[in-house]
Amino acid sequence: MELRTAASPKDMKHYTTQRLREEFLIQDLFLPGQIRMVYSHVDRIITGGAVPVHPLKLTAGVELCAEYFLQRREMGVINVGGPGTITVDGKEYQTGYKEGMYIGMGAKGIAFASMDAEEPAKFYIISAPAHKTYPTVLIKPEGTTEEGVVIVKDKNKVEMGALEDANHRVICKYILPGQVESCQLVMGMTKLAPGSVWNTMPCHTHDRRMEVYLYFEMPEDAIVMHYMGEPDETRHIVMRNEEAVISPSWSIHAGCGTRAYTFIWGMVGENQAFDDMDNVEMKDLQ
Ligand SMILES: O=C[C@H](O)[C@@H](O)CC(=O)C(=O)O
Ligand SMILES: [Zn+2]
Repeated sequence: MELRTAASPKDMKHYTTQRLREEFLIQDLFLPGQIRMVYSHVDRIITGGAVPVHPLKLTAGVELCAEYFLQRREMGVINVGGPGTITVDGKEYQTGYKEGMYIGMGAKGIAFASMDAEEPAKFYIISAPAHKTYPTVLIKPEGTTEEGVVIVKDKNKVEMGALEDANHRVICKYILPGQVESCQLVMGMTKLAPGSVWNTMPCHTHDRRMEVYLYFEMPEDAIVMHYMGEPDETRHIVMRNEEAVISPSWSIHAGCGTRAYTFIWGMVGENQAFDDMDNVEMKDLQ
């Protein structure tokens, strides 16, 4: 598992492009036949990717010093690849594109598999420390409710922005209080409408939570200029398809693409109140 330390905004403003990318950008998350994990000291979030060409078992690794991965953790997973299965303590869950899971603390045996190795599943993983077990569920953006399956509620699909402002998008909240309970993880997906390229502008910070973005549904040659830093000391990171970026609490997190894209956001920290944001006024951005 790769380890990243926390960074100070006082240092960050002196970083070169290379250093900025080393600290915050996460590349090569989806390597065929591998589970790749990046552990950050920021709220001890783990960002990962699993691409099962053959079935893959999730293990704790030496870094966690735990008997199994979720001994003291919880995790959210969203499949951004072909259809696949997640097996949790012997129970198999089918996950199609953009379907996901919340897996509660204490689940011992977790394995990932693809329906078709030629078009493997790509499981995007966010995990955070946990102190209590909440129910493990399959999460679908659409469909019909059944035992162990949560369908995202209409009120958790929030349409925002306008094409005139190049930021028409739908924020689809998967894991949050009142829908899928967790200790601290809040997770979802935002899809931009064709022709809209800006996310999260006007932007915000949230001193109570950190956040990770994974950009996807981008053609090879498309980029997103991801903006980070304190509101009056912004920097950009050039990002490509299926790359993630860590935003410490002091940092804005917004992006502008060369065309529309989709991204998964995951937040952990002090509270789970989605709207608890420190909004930045446009006139204060520098
Ligand atoms: O704290 C919340 C997160 O930054 C995202 O949910 C914002 C987002 O998806 C958007 O505005 O498009
Ligand atoms: Zn945010």
